[in-house]
Amino acid sequence: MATDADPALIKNLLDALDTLSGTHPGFRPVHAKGVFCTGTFTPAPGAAGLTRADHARRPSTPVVVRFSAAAGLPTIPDNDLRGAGPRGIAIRFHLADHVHTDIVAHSHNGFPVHTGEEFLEFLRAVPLSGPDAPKPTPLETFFGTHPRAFQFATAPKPIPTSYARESFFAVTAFKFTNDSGATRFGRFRIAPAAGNEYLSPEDAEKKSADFLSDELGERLAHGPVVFHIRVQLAAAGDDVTDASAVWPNDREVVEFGTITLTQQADAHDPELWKIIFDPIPRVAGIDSAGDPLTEIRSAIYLMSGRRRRAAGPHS
Ligand code: HEM
Repeated sequence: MATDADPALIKNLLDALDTLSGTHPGFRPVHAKGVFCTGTFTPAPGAAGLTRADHARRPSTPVVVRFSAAAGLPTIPDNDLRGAGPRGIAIRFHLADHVHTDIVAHSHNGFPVHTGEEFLEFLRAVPLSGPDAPKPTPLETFFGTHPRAFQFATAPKPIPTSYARESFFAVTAFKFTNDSGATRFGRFRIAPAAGNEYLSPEDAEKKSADFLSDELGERLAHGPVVFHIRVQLAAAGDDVTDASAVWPNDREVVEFGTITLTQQADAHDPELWKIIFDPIPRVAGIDSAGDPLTEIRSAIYLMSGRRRRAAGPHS
């Protein structure tokens, strides 16, 4: 896949993530711990009015979904209050043999920074800012000039009672084009049909290290798990190129469709294990809005994914 992303920046970002969590061959360097499910996507009646993308126009599309904890540590406990949030969701819509489009989102509405260079500065500041670092630490200095990063780092990231009770935000905006050529900018968000529900820190402490994946398996044994996929539409003047710029809550939100998950899947299944989710949709009707993180993320997920494949499946 051709990319405009700066190769040195991509490599430096991957190195910085490795420094933060150590290398764990065969695992993702962030969102290392995850669980896969399968199901179907059904578009909302208005989805085709937004985009001419195939999955918005056909009655249903098979999906693979991976839920994850944010950290690069494969054994991070699901009830860890610091490294497990924000939680992630990655959705792959299977459009045809070897043809797919993905949504990659996390459980916080927003991102700390606008550019890959700023993200690198942020990641490099973290290990230099431990309890013994002289004040102001590099991280404090960074937060001084990047208030959104401070907001991201300090925002509560409560632990959900279930992956089926968490909301997710794709934060990157895309340009949606319908069959008539009409365009709108918008951001995907994914809401649980069962509603949000979170644990108090005291209740979280009582949970087991893998309670989120265990709970999901038990829940799916009793019935499907449903999420609503929606698109928050930009209004005139909203910045569509900056994932750290959260749009006001009163922006119109339209229904895109529903995913109905029916089965937990084995992460060691060779077809699932080799999946590299792609932050660029690569489907006609949903295009980049010009956010610099889009290309950078796509390139680093590919580089990281190829490294993971080369290491072979983990045990
Ligand atoms: C410059 C910014 C970012 C960098 C450098 C970055 C880096 C990465 C990397 C290296 C991976 C592992 C890819 C793989 O090995 O397959 C990853 C996965 C992931 N990232 Fe990011 N990321 C960035 C921004 C974001 C944003 C804005 C979100 C949320 C919308 C996000 C959510 C996720 C999720 C959910 C996964 C796990 C995907 C999966 O299950 O395979 N990331 N990220």
